[in-house]
Amino acid sequence: MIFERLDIPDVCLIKPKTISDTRGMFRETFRQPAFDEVVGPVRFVQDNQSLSMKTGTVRGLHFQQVPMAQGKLVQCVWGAIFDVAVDIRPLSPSFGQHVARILTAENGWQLWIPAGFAHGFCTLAKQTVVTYKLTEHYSASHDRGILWNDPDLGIDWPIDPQAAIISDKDAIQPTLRLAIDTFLPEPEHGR
Ligand SMILES: Cc1cn([C@H]2C[C@H](O)[C@@H](COP(=O)(O)OP(=O)(O)O[C@H]3O[C@H](C)C(=O)[C@H](O)[C@H]3O)O2)c(=O)[nH]c1=O
Repeated sequence: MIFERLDIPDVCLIKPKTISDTRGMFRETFRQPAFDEVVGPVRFVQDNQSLSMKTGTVRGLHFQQVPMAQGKLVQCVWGAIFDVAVDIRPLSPSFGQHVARILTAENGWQLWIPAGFAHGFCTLAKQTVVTYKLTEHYSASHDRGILWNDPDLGIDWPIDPQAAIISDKDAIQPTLRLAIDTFLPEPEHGR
């Protein structure tokens, strides 16, 4: 399992070893000690799975507001995605910048995206299944989003934006500039 820090070094591309034989292939997709050694002590509390029927489906850019911010270990187990992580940590030198990689069922690559990032992907194949481990439980009241094609983010999505298949919720997400006030930690009580 190879860990590769990306241009925003808190985000890691993880390349599990694929062992092929006449039956198909085998790969270990997670091993806690190896992960802790590179990323640090992380505890996953929830696994998610999504199926997107068509190529050009967009999910994101999503994050949960503190104190329910989530770290995500994302992999594509069928089909292919262009996976994107946007740094939304207000004090980060790379605030508003993003990293992206193509994750496919074939390459088995994963992205580790720590809390403090918005996450989204577009599908590059039909019937694409994405699974991801989360460091915090889902909380609808803390669920937030940024407009996937916010021009300020400069994400070069490899799909036709006019033909993107997107939820009603994601079609009306605020731009980063408008959403920034939701990123600041909630004021401590009384201060
Ligand atoms: C995320 C989530 C959603 N839900 C419910 C809420 C809705 O009734 C339904 C679909 O939710 P949503 O439209 O937010 O699903 P996606 O658009 O795939 O969002 C996800 O995809 C992007 C790429 C992410 O990174 C997020 O983790 C996650 O927001 O599942 C749950 O019950 N539990 C959950 O953890």
